[in-house]
Amino acid sequence: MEWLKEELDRIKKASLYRSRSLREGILDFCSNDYLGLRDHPEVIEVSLRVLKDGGLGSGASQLVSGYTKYHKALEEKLAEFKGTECCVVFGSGYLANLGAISSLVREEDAIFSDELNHASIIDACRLSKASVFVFRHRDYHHLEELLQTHRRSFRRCLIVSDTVFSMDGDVANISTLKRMAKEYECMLYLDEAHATGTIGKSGKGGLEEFSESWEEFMILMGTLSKALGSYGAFVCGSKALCEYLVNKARSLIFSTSLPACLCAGAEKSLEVIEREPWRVKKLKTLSERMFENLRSFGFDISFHQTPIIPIMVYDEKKALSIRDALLERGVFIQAIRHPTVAIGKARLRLTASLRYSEEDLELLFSSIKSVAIAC
Ligand SMILES: Cc1ncc(COP(=O)(O)O)c(C=O)c1O
Repeated sequence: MEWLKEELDRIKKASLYRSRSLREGILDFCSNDYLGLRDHPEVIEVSLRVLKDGGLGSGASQLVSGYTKYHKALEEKLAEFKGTECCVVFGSGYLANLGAISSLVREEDAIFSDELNHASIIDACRLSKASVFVFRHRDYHHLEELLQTHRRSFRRCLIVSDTVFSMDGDVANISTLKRMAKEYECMLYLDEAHATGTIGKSGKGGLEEFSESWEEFMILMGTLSKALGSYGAFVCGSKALCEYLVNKARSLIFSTSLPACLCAGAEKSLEVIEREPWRVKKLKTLSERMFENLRSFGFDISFHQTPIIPIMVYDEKKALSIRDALLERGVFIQAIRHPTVAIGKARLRLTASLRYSEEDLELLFSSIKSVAIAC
């Protein structure tokens, strides 16, 4: 097993080594808990109640005995929130993408995928055995060229894109994708992991942001683990789609169901988002404020009106040293490097969250300013 050490040495030399650390007492400025709902009193209260009632684990897969009234209620709420006919919950976003995509397309089919789609989509495309055509990031002329050249040679076709891209914070053009999917008779699969609860006037995601409505050929996947402050995921679409996934998605069939307390907590988060629309509005204002404050410090910061605000450093080693310099000041913003992003595109992935107090923000701004001066 000497090769393990050699491989690890190679990773270290390239400044790509990763380890998990406990960062107690340090302010986290890179989580996906955008709306600060993971410890909302009502979310905690309902989750605890269901935990005490039903126990910790769900005991079995959804198709055996792990499907409860809490799963059903959450699915109904999500379908209503996303404006679709139906919804199916999954154990995680990774499992949802793997199970849904690999059951929708097979060897005879084609997938057209944005080059910056999440790793779980890339893995799902491979698992499906479909032919995969990768289009340049948000370059829909390129997508159309690929569709014109290849669509006719395949049976089914799936266009897949993140709605909000997880490491860049930019947003796919949902109207264009929808039009192309329709024109070329494809299914449109949108990963709304970072769009749910963050974009659209009331946090409903990409369709609301682009004033579009759901149609039968559209599949909306999302996670419970980000703005909803829970854990797990969902796929929304037509009634037939849900029935199909329950019968064919292997990551649903052969995996233990999500614990009911997580479903109840996520459902409560949705209720809070709907009842208190100021949260989504405030997140937008905060994101803008953070960007405006930080842009003057000389870093290359991109901003796309979402809570993901990457501070571009490019060089892997430098990204690590900036992360560590911020850590010394009590501020944690993780350095994101290859293979999450391309080599030479390292960044600190700063996120906006309603968790931050005014003092937290002061510390963030002053720390970034002093680190910027020093480097
Ligand atoms: C765009 C996107 N899709 C899917 C996932 C996977 O979700 P989960 O963490 O629930 O497995 C993530 C991140 O975690 C993501 O950023």
